Amino acid sequence: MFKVLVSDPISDMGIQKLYDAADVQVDKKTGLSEDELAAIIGEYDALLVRSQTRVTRRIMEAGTRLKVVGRAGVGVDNIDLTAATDRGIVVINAPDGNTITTCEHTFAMMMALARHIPQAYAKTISGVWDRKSFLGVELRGKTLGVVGLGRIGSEVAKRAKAFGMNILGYDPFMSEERAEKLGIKLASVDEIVRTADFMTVHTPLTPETRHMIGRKQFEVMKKGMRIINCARGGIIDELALVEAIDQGIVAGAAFDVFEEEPPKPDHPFLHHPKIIVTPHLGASTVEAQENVAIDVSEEVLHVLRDEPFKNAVNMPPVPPDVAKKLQPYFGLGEALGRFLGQIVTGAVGEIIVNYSGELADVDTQPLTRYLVKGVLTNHLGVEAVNIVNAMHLAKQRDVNIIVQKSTASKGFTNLVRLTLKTNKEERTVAGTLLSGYGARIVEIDGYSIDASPEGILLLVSHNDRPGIIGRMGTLLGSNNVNIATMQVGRKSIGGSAIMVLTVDNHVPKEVIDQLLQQPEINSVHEINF
Ligand SMILES: NC(=O)c1ccc[n+]([C@@H]2O[C@H](COP(=O)([O-])OP(=O)(O)OC[C@H]3O[C@@H](n4cnc5c(N)ncnc54)[C@H](O)[C@@H]3O)[C@@H](O)[C@H]2O)c1
Ligand SMILES: O=C(O)CC[C@@H](O)C(=O)O
Repeated sequence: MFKVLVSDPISDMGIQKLYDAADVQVDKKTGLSEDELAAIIGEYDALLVRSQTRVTRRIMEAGTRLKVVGRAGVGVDNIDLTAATDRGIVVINAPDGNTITTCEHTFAMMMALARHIPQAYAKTISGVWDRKSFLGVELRGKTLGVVGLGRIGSEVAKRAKAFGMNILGYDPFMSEERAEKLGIKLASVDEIVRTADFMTVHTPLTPETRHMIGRKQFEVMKKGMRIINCARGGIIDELALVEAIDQGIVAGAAFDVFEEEPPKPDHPFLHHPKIIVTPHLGASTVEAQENVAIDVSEEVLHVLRDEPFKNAVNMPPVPPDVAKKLQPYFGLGEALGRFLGQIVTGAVGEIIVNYSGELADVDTQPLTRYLVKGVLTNHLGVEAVNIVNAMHLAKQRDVNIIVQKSTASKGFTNLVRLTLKTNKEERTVAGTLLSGYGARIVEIDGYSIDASPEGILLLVSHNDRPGIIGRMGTLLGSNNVNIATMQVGRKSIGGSAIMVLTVDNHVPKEVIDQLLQQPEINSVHEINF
């Protein structure tokens, strides 16, 4: 039974799938302090949050069973991603569910700003009928600068077109072609600042975007600009903005987000007649909250059940078509890694993976994670390594990972070859996925073999002499070790050879020592999958 903790207010309808799952128990405990959360998180496999719960390193470390943190929304600034990756915890978000809602809030803010709606409302309900102070401006014919043309920025641009606005846009990842389709003229931030009438930002908050609109930009800004921020506090320098308004450069601003949330009572935005604010309501609609909760619940279930998932923030995204092609190979990849990880001696310095056949044309990055996970598991333990932190752990240990592709696949339609270089030796294993048979090991250190990577294997390297196979059988049998299958590979008659046996039970150390005392046997390894 998986235990899921929901620690922020998240739509019950949205997480119905979790309530309905027979293998999941959901506990809802909101408003917990960090101490309270740290005290109970150890019981849970998954944590579901919105933006209130701060999922710090301390929480990650106390979450000894924690496999996944799900964020019902886009921004993950309340989650320590480095700590999550260090501990192999997948962080999932729901990037699509609140796009339209946030875009509509941006529009609501832009129109409220253009027509002074909040100020006029406040005055009217205070009993003052003031029709002179609130002369607004039309949107039609004005230029809107959109900085950040991702999901929300693009939707804002589409709607602004319908209002008859001209759109200038900036996003390092927006192609000319797509911009043209959306009716956006690409421009630099500097051009937008100098020429637009309205400006709205829709980027994440990163070291690059922090204060990307600051004093320098306000100095050259078109007089009368109106600015909207429904993305993240800090993209626009708050103090510099207040100065720019007071100097008459900026006509007004509408902010849903703040550098510090909630803002302190003396925050200048809360008292400025030309700044309108909402308390981070961008995603707050019934529809968006349900959407993000549905999306994140589904993904959390996938992670818990070891099924492929797509919205992990601390792992590169895998397009569904690639995931579908690669998924059958994940078991093979991990098994090859575990195989070599258990037989190499010395410190691993290099992991070389070669994909050939039909795998040569696929983006195999996700599969490489499984191979690396398999290699590291032997030394670091099953609990410590997973596909989220495998590459990170390898990098931390200065292990060089080299991925090669080739078309030659020794007659197999697909072949994965793994080589480990340590300070003492270099060893190789290759495997394939055979239709109807599943994963097979087809080569070990250059010897052709056919073994299934499951259960317990015994890998014996010996000299090819008459009687050796019989002696092996007798020795194992007399020690109650039952042999299920046996495969022998050799390069030449009478030369060195290997044996791969599948055995039904563990081979005690003293039996391995007895085997090693046989003059023709050079090494024996038990490999567990
Ligand atoms: N107010 C709210 O409640 C609310 C709700 C949802 C999302 N958000 C925030 O809105 C923002 C946008 O969300 P989204 O879903 O559109 O994200 P997105 O990832 O789809 O789009 C972000 C875009 O910003 C661009 N970008 C990154 N660095 C840039 C830079 N230096 N200059 C220009 N563009 C840059 C990226 O290329 C990307 O296209 C995020 O910060 C998100 O957290 C706020
Ligand atoms: O309301 C929320 O949960 C925050 C929404 C928004 O900032 C997000 O990042 O998705």
